[in-house]
Amino acid sequence: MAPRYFTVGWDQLHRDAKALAWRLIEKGPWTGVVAITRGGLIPAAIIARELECRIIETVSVITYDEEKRGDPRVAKAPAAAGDGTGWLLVDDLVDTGTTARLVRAMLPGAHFATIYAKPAGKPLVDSFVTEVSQDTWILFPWDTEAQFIPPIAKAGAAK
Ligand SMILES: O=P(O)(O)OC[C@H]1O[C@H](OP(=O)(O)OP(=O)(O)O)[C@H](O)[C@@H]1O
Ligand SMILES: Nc1nc2[nH]cnc2c(=O)[nH]1
Ligand SMILES: [Mg+2]
Repeated sequence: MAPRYFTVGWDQLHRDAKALAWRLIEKGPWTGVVAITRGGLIPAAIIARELECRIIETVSVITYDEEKRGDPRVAKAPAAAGDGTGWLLVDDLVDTGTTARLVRAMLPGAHFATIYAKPAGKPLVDSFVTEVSQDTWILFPWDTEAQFIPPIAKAGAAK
């Protein structure tokens, strides 16, 4: 079945990241933020700004080998977050939970927050804002660009 798309613009991403920050502020204080690169970088920057958190670490997990999902591999471990206690672990979304499982095993004490969550990964997340169905593919603003779309009448004529 073709995936349905959920297109997120910059404004919406900013609003949703701030909504997540509202939930996280009452659960703090936080020693720092660990962003799961690359998708977690922009959400982590917005959340760190709202929480006035200056310490940002990164962890890099590669789950795709070209277009195919392969065995997940840690390309860069976080340098200074210990077992994660007191740290916020931030990603843009959780889907199958593959990335989350691997990173949670490295930082078992961290609070894991994502903006979006799909059902298979939801149990691995401590805080999130919006749930989407498993067959939805989220298109982030950095994945897309505005382009010309023909009028409906023309598109209809082509069918
Ligand atoms: O729950 P999962 O099935 O593991 O999927 C979620 C992960 O997939 C995406 O990252 P991706 O691996 O595409 O890399 P990127 O962040 O560098 O784009 C997304 O940013 C999450 O990190
Ligand atoms: N952009 C994007 N990356 C993903 N990686 C795993 N699931 C998704 C998704 O829905 N959107
Ligand atoms: Mg990612």
